[in-house]
Amino acid sequence: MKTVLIATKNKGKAKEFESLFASKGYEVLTLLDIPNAPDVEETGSSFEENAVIKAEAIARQAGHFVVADDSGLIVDALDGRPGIFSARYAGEDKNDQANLEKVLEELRGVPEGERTARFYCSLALASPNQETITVAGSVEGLIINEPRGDSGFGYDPIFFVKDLGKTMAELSSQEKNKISHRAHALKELESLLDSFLERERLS
Ligand SMILES: O=c1nc[nH]c2c1ncn2[C@H]1C[C@H](O)[C@@H](COP(=O)(O)OP(=O)(O)OP(=O)(O)O)O1
Ligand SMILES: [Mg+2]
Repeated sequence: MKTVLIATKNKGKAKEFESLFASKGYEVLTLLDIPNAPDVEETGSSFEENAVIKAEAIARQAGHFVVADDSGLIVDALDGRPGIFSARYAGEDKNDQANLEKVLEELRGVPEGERTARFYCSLALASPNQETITVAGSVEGLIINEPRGDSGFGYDPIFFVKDLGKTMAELSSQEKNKISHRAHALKELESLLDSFLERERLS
């Protein structure tokens, strides 16, 4: 089986990548499988910059190609926050529950029509041997007033997908993996992955 290394320590992402890549015939390894994997500081000012920083740092260390994901929630009524600060919105300890409660608090009193938001995902594919590639995907939604559902991770319980009439956390993993920002980004990457890996083989 072919293996792809994903430069993430996020369990929710790891699970999604496992099933997204399984359908393409890849086994997934993440930094959760590697003892003492480094924490890469996200010093960029965009999702793209942070995905590239994570991918290139781990590719250099591993001496191997890797994929990194930088993603988050963009809320229009909050001028795009939490954005690239999504993971640490309520503090450095990266607490999903505290983060989503902070967003709900900041949106208190904002009418439904103005609660538009999107999830955004930038993926970077990097290797010590080649130029880094980035792709992106997004999915539109509305931030509801109360969390609903317990699948998924992060902000999923407050992110309502209009077409499906459910929050992301009320979708099965198969359903989420058809419509998510991560799935859309990975679809973009798919067409570039084969030629990247062919150049890898020749380098
Ligand atoms: O599908 C999603 N459903 C709900 N929430 C999501 C999703 N995708 C990203 N998010 C949120 C979680 C976290 O608050 C932030 C990602 O931050 P981000 O820096 O990319 O990831 P992270 O620090 O958790 O792990 P790592 O950097 O090791 O990949 O956006
Ligand atoms: Mg992070």
